[in-house]
Amino acid sequence: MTAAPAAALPAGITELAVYEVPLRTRFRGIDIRDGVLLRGPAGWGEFSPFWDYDAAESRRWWGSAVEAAVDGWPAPLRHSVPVNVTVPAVDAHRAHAIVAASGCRTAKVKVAEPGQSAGDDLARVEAVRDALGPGGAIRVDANAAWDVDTAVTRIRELDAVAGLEYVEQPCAGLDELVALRRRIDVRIAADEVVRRAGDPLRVDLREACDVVVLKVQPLGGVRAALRVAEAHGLPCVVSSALESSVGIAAGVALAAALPELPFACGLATVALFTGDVSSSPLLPVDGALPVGAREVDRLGDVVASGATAARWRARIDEVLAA
Ligand SMILES: O=C(O)CCC(=O)c1ccccc1C(=O)O
Ligand SMILES: [Mg+2]
Repeated sequence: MTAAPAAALPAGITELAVYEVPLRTRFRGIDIRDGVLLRGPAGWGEFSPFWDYDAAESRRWWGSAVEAAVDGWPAPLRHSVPVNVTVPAVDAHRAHAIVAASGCRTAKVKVAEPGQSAGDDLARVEAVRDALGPGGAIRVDANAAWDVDTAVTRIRELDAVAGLEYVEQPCAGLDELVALRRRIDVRIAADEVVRRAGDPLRVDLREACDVVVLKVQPLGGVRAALRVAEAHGLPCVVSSALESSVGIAAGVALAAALPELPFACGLATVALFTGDVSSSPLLPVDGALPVGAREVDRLGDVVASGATAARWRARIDEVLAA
């Protein structure tokens, strides 16, 4: 990025770079992922709120990028973080191949995608079980797509064919999660209901879930996410917001700083990208990611178009003004 945004950047930020990279498969309606990297005294930070989020909702994402670049992160308590392979809503054959190639012992499978049937989800999850073998763990993410009755039916079917570790955000509302949780045996993980809340610290999760999904950017940084974990006192899983290795490194830093880490984290999503900003991308080896920042030495491979860079400049101005 050449021209500086109109509003003043935080002290210490010396460089902004915009990346743009095609995904291997459409994910969350996204075919090309883009975002901004900020460089400061502590290293690189990533600012990449989704385009359907407004300036107000993007403010916490900005705070996360500034924390990474200016302050850095709390000290790690572990050197590596176990991760799940993320399986987009692809057909069963591709799902099997993705899991088999990943080296991960845990898989997170997207289900309830618009345009797909319960049978498509069952076939995908069965193929994932086949690829993992009986010892692996399978979690599914419905991204709030089901009502309570549908969730009960679908979760029982999926659990019967493959065995589920948990189901992530099966329904949208807190009340729905409470009602659903009384009717199923599978654990529930809360994602959107926490990260999109006005105040994630004050969401009343009692009786609504068994696990909390923590995402660094939407929660406003590693320290803010640690406070969310502490406030709820539930087991946590750190997951990505589909970031480059710079953003993923922040997730790894959070996972490394949590007092307890009972589940694999959803941080292996650089595998969904066709390229990265680093020559040593944060891809899992033997189902784990190493703790520590990556070299940002391949910006040239994924440099954004002028139009995309201009769009991000305008967006930063909007967020700084909000
Ligand atoms: O958790 C994972 O395995 C990958 C991350 C992921 O699913 C995700 C990535 C971007 C936006 C939303 C989500 C989600 O968990 O719903
Ligand atoms: Mg989710």
